Amino acid sequence: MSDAPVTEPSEPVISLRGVRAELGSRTVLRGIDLTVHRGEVVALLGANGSGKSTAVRSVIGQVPVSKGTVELFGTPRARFSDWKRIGYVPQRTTAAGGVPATVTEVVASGRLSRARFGILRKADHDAVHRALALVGLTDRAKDSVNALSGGQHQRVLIARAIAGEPELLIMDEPMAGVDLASQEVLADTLRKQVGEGTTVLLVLHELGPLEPLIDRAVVLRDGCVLHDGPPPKAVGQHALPGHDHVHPHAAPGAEPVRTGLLS
Ligand SMILES: Nc1ncnc2c1ncn2[C@@H]1O[C@H](COP(=O)(O)OP(=O)(O)OP(=O)(O)O)[C@@H](O)[C@H]1O
Repeated sequence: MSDAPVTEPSEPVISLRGVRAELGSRTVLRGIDLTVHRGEVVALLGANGSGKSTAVRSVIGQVPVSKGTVELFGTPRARFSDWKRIGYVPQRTTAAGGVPATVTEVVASGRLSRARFGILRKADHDAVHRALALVGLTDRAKDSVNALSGGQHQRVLIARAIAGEPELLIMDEPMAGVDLASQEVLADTLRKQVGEGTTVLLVLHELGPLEPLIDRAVVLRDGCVLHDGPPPKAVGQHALPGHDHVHPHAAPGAEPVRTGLLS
């Protein structure tokens, strides 16, 4: 008998089958399939309003699904409760939220799901320090989050998600509104996480500095899956007409960014 290990098919960490979702009277997801296997880095792409954020919010239970199934780590979402396995970075929120918290306090809040009785122990503090170092904010640890730039806020939110040592990281447009220096730090952070085996689902409007990390891209159009496979090649920075993307937080009247990702 051979001693070679039996290669199991990669376990799906996220599995959406025929998912439909409505927001108000509007049908936003029209029966989408999306599978993310353990260790994969999957980018969810698509024009403004195609349903990307709604799809990830349906994964984590923030949007109810009217038809189809959502499974996390092989468990139907309604029965899934092991949320410490998942780190979520929502779309462009501030870490401050009007509360005068320090960088360390915000990052430490990402560890609470792992802390017994809500009390942080040495292993928890170590994880917080590691996450801060990973995003290059060790020297800002004691500063108020109100004193940070937009890019630094985003780094804090990502450190908060990483502090919980999740097996699955879900990030909604992590690079939106982030300065170039922070983009490089975030790409590096993600590369290290992926190197440690973390599974990643990212909503992006362009691949940018994350492109080398992406294994697969799922492109949505009008609530349907248009493409599921290798990341589409951008034709330079600008490309094919008809697939413009204006970031929701762009200044009024801003020129659309042509991603060229949606041929
Ligand atoms: N609370 C809501 N009620 C009704 N419609 C909504 C609501 N939130 C979002 N929508 C609509 O649902 C559609 C999909 O929105 P969603 O945020 O999922 O798109 P997206 O692909 O993430 O877009 P973007 O790139 O602009 O963030 C959009 O047309 C949006 O206007």
